[in-house]
Formats: sequence, C-alpha cells, structure tokens
Amino acid sequence: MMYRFPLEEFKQWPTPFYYYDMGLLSKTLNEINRQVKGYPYDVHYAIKANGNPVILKEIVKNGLGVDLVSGGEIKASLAAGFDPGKMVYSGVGKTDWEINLGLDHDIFCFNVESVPELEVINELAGRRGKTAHVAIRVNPDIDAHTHRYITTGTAEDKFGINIEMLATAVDRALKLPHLHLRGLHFHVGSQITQMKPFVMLCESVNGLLDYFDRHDIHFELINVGGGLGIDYDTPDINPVPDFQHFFDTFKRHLRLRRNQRLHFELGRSIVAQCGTLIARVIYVKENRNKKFVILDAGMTDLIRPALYQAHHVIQNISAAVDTASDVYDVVGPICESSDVFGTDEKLPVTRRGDLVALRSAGAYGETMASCYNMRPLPKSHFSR
Ligand SMILES: Cc1ncc(COP(=O)(O)O)c(C=O)c1O
Ligand SMILES: N[C@@H](CCCC[NH3+])C(=O)O
Repeated sequence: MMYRFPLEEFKQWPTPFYYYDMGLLSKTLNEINRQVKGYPYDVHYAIKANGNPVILKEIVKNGLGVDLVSGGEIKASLAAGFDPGKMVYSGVGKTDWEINLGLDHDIFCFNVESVPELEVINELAGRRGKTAHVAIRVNPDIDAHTHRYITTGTAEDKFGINIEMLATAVDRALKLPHLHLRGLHFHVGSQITQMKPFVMLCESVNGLLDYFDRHDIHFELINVGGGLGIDYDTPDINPVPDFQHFFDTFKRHLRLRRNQRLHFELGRSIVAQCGTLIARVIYVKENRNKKFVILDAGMTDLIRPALYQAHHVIQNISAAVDTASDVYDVVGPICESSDVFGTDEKLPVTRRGDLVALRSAGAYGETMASCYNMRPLPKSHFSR
C-alpha cells in the first residue's frame, strides 16, 4: 500500500519542499537505542546527512552524540543542544579556526587523518593550555562496493592513514605533549547493504588490536564509522533499516577489550527514510520518442541522482489509485542534462499541477541543496 501523505496540507504549501515523518524518525532512533542497550556502544549521528534543526532536536532528545566534519557543523550541533562531550570530528582538511573551535568547546575527540594534522592539533592545543583528545583514522583498505564516489576506505581514497603507516602515527601521537590518544577510527563507505564489508572491518580491527596489545599499547575506544545502507527501492517495506543485523555483526565479530567502547557514526540509516522531496508538475511535454514530466524540483534540491546515478522512488501522489498509467522521464528545470530524477518511469497519467513525491530523500538531500541557477533553497515541513 502506498504511504499516505497529508495531501490537503501539501496543496496549500509552495513547492518544492522536504517533508519529514517525525514519527518514523522517532521509531528509527528507538530501534537504535534498543539494539545498543546493555552494550558498551556509543552512537553518533553524522550531521552531514541532515542538519535541519527540527531533525537535530529529535536526535538530541534521543541521547545520540554527533559526528562532525566542519566548523559550521560544530556550530549547528552546539545550537541544537548536542553535548560537546559526545562530539567527534573527522575530516582530512580541518583548518586552524575549526580545530580551535573544537578545542574551545572541549569536544570529545578529533578523528585525525594525517600526521601533519596531529602536529597542528598538538600545537593549537598547547597554545590554549589544553589537551586535545584524538583518535587516528585508519584507512583499512576495504572495498565496500558502493558507488565509486562514496567509497572511502580503499587505499586509493584520500581518507585516513594507511595501515603500514599506522604504527608510526600512533607513536607520534603518544609522544606529542598536548594530545591524548583515545583510540582508532575507521569508516569504510556509505550505502553499504551487505554485512561483508563490516565483517572485514571487524577482522581488520581485531588484527590491529592484537598487534598493539603485543606492543603494550591500549585504546579506550574503537570508532567504526557509519555506512549502513537503506532500501531505496521499497521504502514502505523497509522504513526502518535492519539495525539488529548491523549491530549483531559487530557484537559477533569485533573482539572489544575490557573497558573498551565501540563508537558508531550513522547518518543515512537514521534520516533517509523519514524524508521526502515533494514537487509539483510544471509541464508534461512530448518529444519525438519521449514524454517528459517536468517538475519544479531539480538537482539543486536533490543532487543524488545527478551526482551518483542514484534512484529515488517517484510517486504521483495526486493521481487517483485507479488512473491509467504511462511512461515518462521525470526531470527538473535546471540547465543541466543530468537534471533527471528517473527515465522510463511508469506513473499514473500525469498532469500539470500534480504533486510528485521523491522518496527516501531525508539523507544527503536538504544538506546538499544548492542555489545554482539562483534558485532558493527548498523549505521543510514536518508531520504533526
Ligand atoms: C567519517 C564518516 N563517518 C560517518 C559517515 C556517515 O556515513 P553514512 O551516512 O553512510 O552512515 C561518513 C559518510 O560517509 C563519514 O565519512
Ligand atoms: N552524500 C552521499 C554519501 C557520502 C557520505 C559522506 N562520506 C550520498 O548521498 O549518498
């Protein structure tokens, strides 16, 4: 059965806009908390997936920490009420002002991606008379087999420190006077739907912990990043991702040491399914071989299809259930040939003024919107 949107309300709001099902977000967060209860696990929300203040408030309320990648994200998470004692900050190119902002707020941990960054954080912490808490981001060289633009954990990617250079980096971190090394950080990629890459990650972590144990180096935490994928094809069948399978993988395969905590940084799996981009049909036009549905939303509102050839389920939510169907390319109004949401989409016969839903758009939708073609940013609305 098709998800029921509040159509009468939608008719009154200017399009395009993001609509968030807050009940689903709450259910998703409850499920995460249920799965980690009783385990030494800390879950951080990767705010890059969605920084909408209303969404953030709900996540704060559910007690999660936050995973950051910029000074702007530090500011947004402070404004939303996240506890700095639960803030972790990754990124290959942290600038001085961003590091200083993190230091001023005594964030829980900088996930450091290079030896030069270790040196800079040490120097900036020293100048403030502080100790910076750090974890070293390891590039585990695991291919998560997702789209090549969203793999992060292979040796060719810019992220983290290669395993063969790790011992030297750890040694350096332990010697720098204004750093406290909390542990190791990993992240293998995004939209991962098979558990195999996570099992491989656990095996890699186990091997490294054995190695450091032998050298009498012990870590208080391991951070395995995020990456759990969602069901883009059938969002109504799997509105809440399979967190049980995900956390069980780590419970079964990762050999945590005594008093060691396991950190996670989940983005997409928390917010993707609760968000939908709602657009209005401006025109339906026929060319020689194609019929086009032209929406008032484009790649500026949701860039994932143009950037990663991603597909979001497209639904005409105005059409009556028994309407005859036709086949269309669904496109936006932007002056780019890649501004296409779907080709050969079977939809009910569609007319100017109909409302169209682009599903599973809660993650990397609103946060990646741009003003290209001098368009305004999309607005947002929330379920009651
Ligand atoms: C370091 C780090 N942590 C967490 C995430 C969140 O990933 P996801 O949204 O796939 O859970 C990302 C993005 O891929 C990341 O780069
Ligand atoms: N923005 C990407 C994922 C990248 C995640 C950040 N490393 C997406 O929409 O799928």
